[in-house]
Amino acid sequence: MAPRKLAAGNWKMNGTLASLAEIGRLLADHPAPGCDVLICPPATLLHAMAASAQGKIAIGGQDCHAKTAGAHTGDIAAAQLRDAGASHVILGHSERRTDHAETDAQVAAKSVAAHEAGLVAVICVGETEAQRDAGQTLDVISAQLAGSVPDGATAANTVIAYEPVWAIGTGRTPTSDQIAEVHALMRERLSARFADGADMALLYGGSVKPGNAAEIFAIPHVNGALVGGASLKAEDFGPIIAALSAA
Ligand SMILES: O=C[C@H](O)COP(=O)(O)O
Repeated sequence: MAPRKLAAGNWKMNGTLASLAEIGRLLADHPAPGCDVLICPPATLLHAMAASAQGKIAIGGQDCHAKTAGAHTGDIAAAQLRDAGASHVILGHSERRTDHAETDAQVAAKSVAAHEAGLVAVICVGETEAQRDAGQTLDVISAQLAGSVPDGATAANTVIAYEPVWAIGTGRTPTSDQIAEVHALMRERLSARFADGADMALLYGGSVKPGNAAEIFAIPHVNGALVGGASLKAEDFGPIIAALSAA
């Protein structure tokens, strides 16, 4: 079974109820996309977006707590995301790893919680610019994969997103060869560790736009994208979905 293609949007801390009109536009323009489509809005919009998506676009959270319930003000449990209509959750995004000092072990624990709640964990890895400049990229990615992806990961419950920190929101992207090098490493590591690691979907994220999507989706082992800014508007995300469908 080949990895499923996934166009994933991360709305980060953007969007209000008025933004749900974008879902209607996406459904109108891409009624039967040739790939899975996922949008991860702020938690405030999960329930309403799930209703708007009519089961045609998957909905996800942007983080979850490792525990199932308790005194954790401001946090959300994986089962609560599922209760609100989510099927996926982004974990270990660099903005969480940096702003909230999340460790690989914490990302792995959250991933286990996500799996136990029946969610697909979209686990993010990526090097900083300093690490790339120091020639450490492959070591960093290997270590993050080993530490962040739990033993129970399968192709059905886990997606890996490679997001170079320096490419996020900057308009800069790695070369195709650089993306290919990291994705080949990830495929090799996952295939060595998991029985169905060859089927685990691997996404690229970081300044994916309508204008560069087709080139990125032609890179071996790139099965889709995790898109930030360009996922907020249907007029941008739609062409990215179309490029992935055609890839
Ligand atoms: O989760 C998405 C990534 O951080 C990419 O964001 P961007 O497409 O705005 O660069």
